[in-house]
Amino acid sequence: MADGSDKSWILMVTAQSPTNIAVIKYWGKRDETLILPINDSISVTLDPDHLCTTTTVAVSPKFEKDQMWLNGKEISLAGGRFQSCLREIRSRGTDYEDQEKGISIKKQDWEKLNVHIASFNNFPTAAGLASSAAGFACLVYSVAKLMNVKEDQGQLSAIARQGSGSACRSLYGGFVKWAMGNDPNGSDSIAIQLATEAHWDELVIIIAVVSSRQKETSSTSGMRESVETSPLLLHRAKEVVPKRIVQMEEAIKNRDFPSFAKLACVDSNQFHACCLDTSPPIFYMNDTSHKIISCVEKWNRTEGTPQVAYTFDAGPNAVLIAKNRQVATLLLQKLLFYFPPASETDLSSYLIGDKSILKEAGIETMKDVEALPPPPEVKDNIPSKNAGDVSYFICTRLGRGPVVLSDEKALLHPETGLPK
Ligand SMILES: Nc1ncnc2c1ncn2[C@@H]1O[C@H](COP(=O)(O)OP(=O)(O)OP(=O)(O)O)[C@@H](O)[C@H]1O
Ligand SMILES: C[C@@](O)(CCOP(=O)(O)OP(=O)(O)O)CC(=O)O
Repeated sequence: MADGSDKSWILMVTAQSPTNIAVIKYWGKRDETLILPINDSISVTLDPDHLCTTTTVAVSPKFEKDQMWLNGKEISLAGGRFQSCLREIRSRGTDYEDQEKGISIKKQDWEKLNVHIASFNNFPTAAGLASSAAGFACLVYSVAKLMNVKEDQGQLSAIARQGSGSACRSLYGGFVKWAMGNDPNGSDSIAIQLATEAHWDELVIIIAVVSSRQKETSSTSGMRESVETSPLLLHRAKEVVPKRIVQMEEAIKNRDFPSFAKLACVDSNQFHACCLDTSPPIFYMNDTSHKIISCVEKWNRTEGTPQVAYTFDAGPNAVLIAKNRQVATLLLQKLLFYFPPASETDLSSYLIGDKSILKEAGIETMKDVEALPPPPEVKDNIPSKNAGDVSYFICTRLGRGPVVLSDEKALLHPETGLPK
């Protein structure tokens, strides 16, 4: 394995991966173990400057077992999804040589070397912000770099898919399609980049993290129940999504915002309709989610053409995609009018990510929030304000795929291989 008898070396890689939000949803599997979907899906990758996972992976002959720490706490790697990803990557490792450090690892050695993994999400884990997507994409990407895997990004996406379906789409930046594929072993169920983030860089994304007390049904069990009981889901997968995928690809190619927004909104609504059509029904959105939908729908209707698209995953958080910066500032003003912060919240923690939008919207203090006029489209029927119903907003944009970071960013200590 290593030259000589020195077993003190540690080899490590640190990487960063983005999260993603689907605009044509994945909901339903045809194979639970391989994680093969019943339809294609399309997502946008979110800027890792605002939402990302950072993962450091290391191998050393002195590590006694595989170990992982998530946000500083040790977690078990025993689950089938972690095991599948590690097994698939290990079997694709290639020879590695660093003469300076005296490290020489042969292809077959990767199976014997234990790994240490430390990962950190710069946003809340398991809060409906797709931490599993960024997390498994980062795990697969960083272990693949460490083990000198030569496979292309598409093949890595098929491995990340086995950690969490939506994770395969986080292997690329910009606009990404997950092709469901036909092969029973899943080899063609991979992510494909449709366009880079630079292709349509006017889009601005505002996420409303909606306060929610109850624990929702996980995506994994929710979609299993929908496949078993919802006739609407089967109709959606067979008849509706294939056409929408073609239309969405066309809308992205032409930067056609009205088509993009209409498709994203109807698809999110149909996904939630499938959840309601499940027996027993699954409720992911709440009253606040519904209020946000009607705010956007009213505005879009008044303008005569969509200004903003909305989409909701398996939870109440709204992801709002504005057609440009100017529309995003107007959107923020409306959102802060309807959903001002609770009295004890300070404004600088109420909007995170790209905070410069606050200033552009003319909002610097709580007084500016209180002075916001009611949106013109509701002037005859002013709704009540809902302070505290939104926990906070995140302003972001489209972003890049995974990258390797320098060793200074490592989460594991270079000498001990333990979390810093
Ligand atoms: N950085 C990470 N590295 C590896 N696995 C992670 C990471 N972050 C999250 N996970 C895995 O994802 C699980 C959380 O996924 P879950 O689907 O419950 O929440 P979510 O992805 O944040 O929300 P949602 O899927 O509703 O958008 C964690 O329990 C863990 O197994
Ligand atoms: C509603 C969704 O976010 C569902 C995501 O489901 P997951 O990828 O979290 O499910 P598993 O494959 O079981 O891990 C829609 C989407 O991202 O396409």
